[in-house]
Amino acid sequence: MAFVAESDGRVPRLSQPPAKSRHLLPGFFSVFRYSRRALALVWSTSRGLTIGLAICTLVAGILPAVAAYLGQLIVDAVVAAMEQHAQQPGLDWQSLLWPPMRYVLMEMGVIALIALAQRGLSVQQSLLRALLGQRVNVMILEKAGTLSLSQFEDSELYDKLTRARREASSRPLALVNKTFSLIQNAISLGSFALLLWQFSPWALLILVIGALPVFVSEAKFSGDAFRLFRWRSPQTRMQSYLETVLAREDSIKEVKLFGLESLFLGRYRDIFRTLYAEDRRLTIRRDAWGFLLGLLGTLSFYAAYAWVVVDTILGRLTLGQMTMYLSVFKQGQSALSASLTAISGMYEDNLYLSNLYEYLEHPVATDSGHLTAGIRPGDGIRFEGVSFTYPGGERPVLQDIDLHLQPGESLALVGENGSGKTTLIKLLTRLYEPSRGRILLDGSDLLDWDIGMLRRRVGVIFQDFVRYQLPVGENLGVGDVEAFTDTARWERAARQGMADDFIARMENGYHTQLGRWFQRGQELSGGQWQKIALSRAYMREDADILVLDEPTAAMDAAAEAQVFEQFRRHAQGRMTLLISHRFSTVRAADQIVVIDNGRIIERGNHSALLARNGRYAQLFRLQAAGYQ
Ligand SMILES: Nc1ncnc2c1ncn2[C@@H]1O[C@H](COP(=O)(O)OP(=O)(O)OP(=O)(O)O)[C@@H](O)[C@H]1O
Repeated sequence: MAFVAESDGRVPRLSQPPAKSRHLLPGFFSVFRYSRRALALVWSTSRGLTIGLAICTLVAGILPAVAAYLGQLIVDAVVAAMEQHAQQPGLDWQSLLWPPMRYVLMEMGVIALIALAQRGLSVQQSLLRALLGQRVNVMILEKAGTLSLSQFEDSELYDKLTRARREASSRPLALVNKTFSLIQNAISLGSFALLLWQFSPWALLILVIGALPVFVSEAKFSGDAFRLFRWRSPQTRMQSYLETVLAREDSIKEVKLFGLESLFLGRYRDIFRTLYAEDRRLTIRRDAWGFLLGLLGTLSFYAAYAWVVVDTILGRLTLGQMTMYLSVFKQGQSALSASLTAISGMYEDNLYLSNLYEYLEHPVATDSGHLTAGIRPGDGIRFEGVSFTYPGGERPVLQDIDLHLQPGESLALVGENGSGKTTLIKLLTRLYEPSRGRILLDGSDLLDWDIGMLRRRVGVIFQDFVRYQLPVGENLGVGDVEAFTDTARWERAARQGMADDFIARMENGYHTQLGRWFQRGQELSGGQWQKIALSRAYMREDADILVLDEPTAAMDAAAEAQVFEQFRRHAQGRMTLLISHRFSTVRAADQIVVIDNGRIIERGNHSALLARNGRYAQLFRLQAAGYQ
């Protein structure tokens, strides 16, 4: 969706207003668009509870009309008993009282049943809420597991994922509840209509015609609101981003030091003001129309009311019938307004569900590769004429890359910031696929490899590794899920990654909780975290490709030297790929590749590159001079 920034770069402004709904009917039905799917979801979550809900809805819908009918019978029986008492004063109480009392008891039973049905509705709704929330959350997270990295980087899809998660536990059931409430009220209205039909079909027609406009207008405005919400999602996305920056522990340090609170809060308020202005316009129009058209309904209601009164005075209706019709009118009015409330709440639930289903149905690439071994085992890694452009990107980030790395060899990638080094690793680990050319492992294209097998062969630490809010041991264990709880493996990996010393000094050793999210969590320094990440890469003992992207940037000089000593020992018989800006570590690699602007401009070992006196030599001398 296109949106343009304001000239001062503040609030994103949308390029076009949403199209107004020109047809009333599609507007009306947009409110129900996802009700069927929500029902299907509820049905598959718990058939028993859905059937229970349907039964209670039916009972709670029909019984009010039965109660109104019994009201008529009570009044008529009372009037008859009064007449009988006047004519035969000696009649025994039992035969006088029983006919009306019978109906009173029946009405009591009906009212008790209505209360039971309503209680049943609320119990089943809360049980379903819990089940459905869990189900939808699991669906969302399972889908997230199938998305590719580039799909995660697609801001619209990511936005859908976040919104879907935020309200997963309430929205689907809310829509079902409102749908059921609408059905319940429709049943009530239908059964009232049956009673009214006996009075006069014309009276019924007047009431229906009187109520119709307000229904249609409510649904139309709901449709408009639906479109409005979808249209402005970039703005709400910016708002929730600002909320995150202002209220999250990992950004609050900078926010405070740079004094960003008022700047960001100002931007947050500006977005709100724009959104609020649109909301206010819509709400006022919606309620003004609702009031005016509602008057029409009230008018027809009182016209029918007056008609009933006149007919009773003229003796065409009994007192009991009058009582029944008046109570039917009253309850009919409240069923009508409950239906309107349900409709107006439904558009937001629809919005949520449309977002959820768009996310769940987003196409994902299926993996076709199935190789577990290459056609030339021991051939190592080859890049053949590989070029790559990020999805949506305009220019290639890597161009015509040719590389060959054999088992037992180490390769270092050197280049300025943004030259494409990390991207090359992302291609090697199949987080992305080359736009042109191919990457081979043991003679077979990476795309033909079984992705699980391929990833098991690679141990990797990225610059932006994850700091899991888990115990130390599990922070290492994630490096190899099959050894997730294997303490012997944790210890071995920690020794290789130089993390064993400080772990040993921790209160609970490998069971110490890390991070600040949970109680008694301990925060680590940047260098200590890096050692944890490095150890995590060493967890993959079977991996024969080890990739380290800036593994020591936060470490002190002594630790760095140790890390590389360890790295060299570990690398024997394996392929190692190292990205570093520190030439002291790069120089020991068998092959050094210099990348500039996505292209390889030099390659060779340290002494050959120095002798060549090109970019590598220049950068090396520059850094060496810094230490003199
Ligand atoms: N996910 C992405 N989507 C689009 N472009 C990206 C993405 N990641 C990186 N880029 C762009 O690709 C180019 C290469 O980035 P890359 O991270 O590979 O550089 P690098 O050589 O590893 O840099 P550094 O030394 O700073 O880590 C940069 O111009 C960057 O803007």
